[in-house]
Amino acid sequence: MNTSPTGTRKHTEVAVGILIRAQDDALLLSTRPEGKPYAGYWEFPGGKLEAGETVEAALRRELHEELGITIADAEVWKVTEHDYPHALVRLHWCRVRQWDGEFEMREGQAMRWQQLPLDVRPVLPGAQPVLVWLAEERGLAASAASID
Ligand SMILES: Nc1nc2c([nH]c(=O)n2[C@@H]2O[C@H](COP(=O)(O)OP(=O)(O)OP(=O)(O)O)[C@@H](O)[C@H]2O)c(=O)[nH]1
Repeated sequence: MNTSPTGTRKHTEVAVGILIRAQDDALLLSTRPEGKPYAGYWEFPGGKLEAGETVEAALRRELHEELGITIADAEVWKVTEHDYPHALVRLHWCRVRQWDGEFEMREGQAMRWQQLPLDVRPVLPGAQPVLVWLAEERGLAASAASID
């Protein structure tokens, strides 16, 4: 599974939302539910694209399923890759500043609004590059992106 006939691993496409709170630019992190790889790790909310789905549609669906909110538009900001033992993922990162609805943790996750450096641990390693860009954009030292 997940391997092409030539033996190269296929990418799993993932849509990820960086939700940014209007009043203080805080970032939303949530925990991975039990039963998934890296359960209990902190991540930006999101999930895998389904067949034929765009990144924007997948993100809208995932945020609704997981958090109970509805987003309007989402544009891809950055694309990164991470090679996990369980999957080679391609992460499509979208910044989201507007949504409707109240947060409701529909998969039993925890959520926290965070400033950089994050004070939750452990954080999924695939989120590291985007934390570096967010820190740079905020004029913070590189150490503000640390998840060690
Ligand atoms: N949502 C999210 N996924 C991330 C982040 N960083 C990162 O490496 N990933 C990886 O992207 C993949 C997301 O898949 P998932 O298992 O959460 O997706 P899903 O909700 O559609 O899962 P399922 O339908 O299999 O239950 C995982 O391999 C996860 O390790 C992140 O910050 N947020």
